[in-house]
Amino acid sequence: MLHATLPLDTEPFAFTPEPVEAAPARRPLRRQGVGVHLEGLTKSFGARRVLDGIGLELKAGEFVAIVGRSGCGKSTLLRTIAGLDAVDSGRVAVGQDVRQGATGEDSPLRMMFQEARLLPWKTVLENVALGLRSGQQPGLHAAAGALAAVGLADRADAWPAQLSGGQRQRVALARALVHEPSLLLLDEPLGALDALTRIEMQQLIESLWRQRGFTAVLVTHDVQEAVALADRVLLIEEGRITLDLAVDLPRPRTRGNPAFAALEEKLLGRLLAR
Ligand SMILES: Nc1ncnc2c1ncn2[C@@H]1O[C@H](COP(=O)(O)OP(=O)(O)OP(=O)(O)O)[C@@H](O)[C@H]1O
Repeated sequence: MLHATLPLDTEPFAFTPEPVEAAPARRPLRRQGVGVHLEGLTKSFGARRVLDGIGLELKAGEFVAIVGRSGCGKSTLLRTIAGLDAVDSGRVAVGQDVRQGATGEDSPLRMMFQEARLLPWKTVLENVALGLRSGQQPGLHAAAGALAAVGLADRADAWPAQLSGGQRQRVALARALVHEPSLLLLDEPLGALDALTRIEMQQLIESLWRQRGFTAVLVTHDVQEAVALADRVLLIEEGRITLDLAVDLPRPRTRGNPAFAALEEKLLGRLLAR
């Protein structure tokens, strides 16, 4: 898996020494989910064509999972949607806005990776507030609200090294949520977690998605995770979308339910067939 660091805000900001007591009431949602439009995306690394004419329409507020064998181009696709990788040809549009790598505070999209990428010399709260231009009280209040939303209000003053892997990913999620994204891109964010923590995080992500209405695109190796969370699961093979599977099951979903298991089997069958 290849990663790049999203640009963080470069503007310095000061923190008040006193801790933020309680999370403020959430202000009204600034943004709703946005649609994503991909058209004829191609990208090669040297002689290897990684994206081969991908076209895709995601509805605003949809939860889409992307699965596929290692190296099939999942992360590359996500990174092109984020504007982190340029394409050789084709078009990526998020909402009305044609992406050109806008990842500042006002960008409608946020990305989360397999590792939390927290700054070890900043507290949990400071990490969440990082990148908010309004770095003083309003930013800290928003950060405290985002920490409360992921169940970590009581760890605001902890250092990243004092947290478990699952808690660190919660902080990373809060750091994305504090910007109230319209589009959340998740590049295998739960891949390094133990099975139980992983399921708890899946439930958290699903409930935040339901409350907030952002569009979510999740890259995962875990077909059960894809079926548990997504409205649609896309299979990528050799740079193309070869299956677009609707997951028409009520939420929250029960693993082991026959309809759930049938979808899981279908995806696994396709993945193992090659
Ligand atoms: N910057 C790069 N330079 C050269 N090759 C690259 C680069 N980024 C990706 N690739 C190649 O493109 C292909 C797709 O990579 P990508 O990371 O998108 O795959 P993936 O499906 O996300 O894989 P995994 O599931 O293992 O994370 C791989 O063969 C990879 O080696």
